[in-house]
Amino acid sequence: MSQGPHRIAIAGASGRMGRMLIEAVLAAEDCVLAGALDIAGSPALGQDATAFLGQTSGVTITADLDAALAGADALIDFTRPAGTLAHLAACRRQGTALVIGTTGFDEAGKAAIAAAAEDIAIVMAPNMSVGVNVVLKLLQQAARALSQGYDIEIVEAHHRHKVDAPSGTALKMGEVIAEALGRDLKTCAVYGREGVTGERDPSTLGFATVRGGDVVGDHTVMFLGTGERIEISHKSSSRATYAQGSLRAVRFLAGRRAGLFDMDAVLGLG
Ligand SMILES: NC(=O)C1=CN([C@@H]2O[C@H](COP(=O)(O)OP(=O)(O)OC[C@H]3O[C@@H](n4cnc5c(N)ncnc54)[C@H](OP(=O)(O)O)[C@@H]3O)[C@@H](O)[C@H]2O)C=CC1
Ligand SMILES: O=C(O)C1=N[C@H](C(=O)O)C[C@H](O)C1
Repeated sequence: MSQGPHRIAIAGASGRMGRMLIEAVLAAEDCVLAGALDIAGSPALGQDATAFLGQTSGVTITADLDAALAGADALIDFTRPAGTLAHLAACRRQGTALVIGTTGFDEAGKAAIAAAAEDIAIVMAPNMSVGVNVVLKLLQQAARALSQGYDIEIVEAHHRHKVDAPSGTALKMGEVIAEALGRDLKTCAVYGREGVTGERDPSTLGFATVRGGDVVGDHTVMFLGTGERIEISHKSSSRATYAQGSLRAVRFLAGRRAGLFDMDAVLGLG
């Protein structure tokens, strides 16, 4: 493990993941909460970052990016694409490492992140949990072994507040499977079906999305053959696993000057 203390700023400090990350930083012996950001106009601005825990940390939630980053080695960002891209520019200016958990980027957003990684060290992953990243490896293997005669469908379910679909994790699963099969996800993905669709084209990869309640995050990939069906599932029951993965990413980035990394690199999954 890299030497601490890691001075960490949290973006989206009053969000579901922001709060989970603040709790994780406070609980980690080698981490210190160094800054807390939220969007301009947020009712959380001016509050102590740990007020939701009934504590006082001395770190005030601000919308001033440079002030929040001033004492930080790394920023952990689980917000929205527009927010992350603004934070990315500030991190690049200040030479601050960045862990990006936000999902829903378009191609231009991804290109901006790759360009910034020439100057600063970034870990970006749509899912920071160890379990999902291991599942991605299983999917690679399953897709290769079941490349003929099996239809592949990805089903995901999330809480009613989630704004992007399919989830970043489902899309990553699709990318991994498509690559293992030598296909291009851009041309083989089918996002939902309605009406008279015709018979299933075997070269497609289907996605289905469920939204509701407080589901933390469920993903199932089905390999549907004749006479059998294989299902590989991951179900999150707590956001703590995403927060712990993010802290592992911060430790991984310590001492790295630049580069874009994923959780494979952080977890040593090769
Ligand atoms: N990689 C992973 O492991 C995981 C990724 N995620 C992803 O993280 C992101 C956040 O999820 P979650 O915490 O549930 O979402 P929340 O809506 O609970 O939190 C988002 C936070 O970001 C703030 N915010 C919104 N827009 C902006 C902006 N333009 N600039 C700066 N801050 C902004 C929100 O402020 P306000 O509420 O005032 O709008 C809020 O504080 C999503 O993209 C989600 O898919 C989630 C879990 C795990
Ligand atoms: O918004 C969420 O909650 C989650 N988002 C990520 C995604 O889009 O894959 C990761 C996890 O599933 C929770």
